[in-house]
Amino acid sequence: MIIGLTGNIASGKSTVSNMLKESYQIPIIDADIIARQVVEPGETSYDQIVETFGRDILLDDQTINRKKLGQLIFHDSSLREKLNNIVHPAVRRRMEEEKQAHLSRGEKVIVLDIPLLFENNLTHLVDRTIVVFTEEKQQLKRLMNRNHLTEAEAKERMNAQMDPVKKKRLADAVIDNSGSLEQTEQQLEKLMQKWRIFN
Ligand SMILES: CC(C)(COP(=O)(O)OP(=O)(O)OC[C@H]1O[C@@H](n2cnc3c(N)ncnc32)[C@H](O)[C@@H]1O)[C@@H](O)C(=O)NCCC(=O)NCCS
Ligand SMILES: Nc1ncnc2c1ncn2[C@@H]1O[C@H](COP(=O)(O)OP(=O)(O)OP(=O)(O)O)[C@@H](O)[C@H]1O
Repeated sequence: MIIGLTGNIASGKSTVSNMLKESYQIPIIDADIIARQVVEPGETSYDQIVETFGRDILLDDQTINRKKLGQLIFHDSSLREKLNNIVHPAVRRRMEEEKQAHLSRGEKVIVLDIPLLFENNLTHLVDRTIVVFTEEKQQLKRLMNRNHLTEAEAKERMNAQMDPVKKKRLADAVIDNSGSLEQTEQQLEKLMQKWRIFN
């Protein structure tokens, strides 16, 4: 069974995927991690980003300045589209490769953690979907704290994604991560029992 784990920025996807990995030993394929790997120096996407955004987007060590690139693309949707067009195909290819590798090792359950699963119409890659949801106020607070952003910057990032309430409607299951980590873990345990996935 391939599970698609998604949710909006700072909703708690990594928190939930860590629980799935630690408590259920389920392998996780994380699109955010792959999106970092495919823009390392030497990769095709790296060259394309430098070509599109200029050398000003690089740090002294020649790696991509993610903070700067984030400020640019979350502020300007046409730049975001340009970056997406470079990075997303490479991420998709590598995710597919990792998925095949896990399947050929005989894994029965695999989680694909994909922030933009619904925005990019990728549900055909998975059998079931889980949306991690956090109440807007709480989400904003966690995002500002984690990324050291102002309220305006954090809201800009939240607005770059599909309405989370709409996402909940598209999901096979919703984990509400607005409360404590224990409450989230309990919901996950219930869902795993329902889906007959045991640790
Ligand atoms: C803009 C970048 C450099 C910012 O890097 P940074 O290290 O600060 O953030 P990180 O990559 O950890 O992403 C954090 C979250 O931002 C959100 N996000 C990232 N990119 C996008 C995007 N293009 N559109 C909407 N939301 C996005 C996701 O919820 C993601 O989980 C980076 O996010 C990036 O390269 N984005 C383009 C690739 C992409 O879409 N990645 C997301 C899934 S494949
Ligand atoms: N239930 C919780 N209670 C308190 N803090 C939490 C809870 N869940 C997550 N957090 C914190 O909120 C922040 C966002 O969580 P996390 O990184 O798991 O989200 P995410 O959806 O993976 O984010 P993104 O995809 O945007 O990188 C983190 O700093 C995390 O430690």
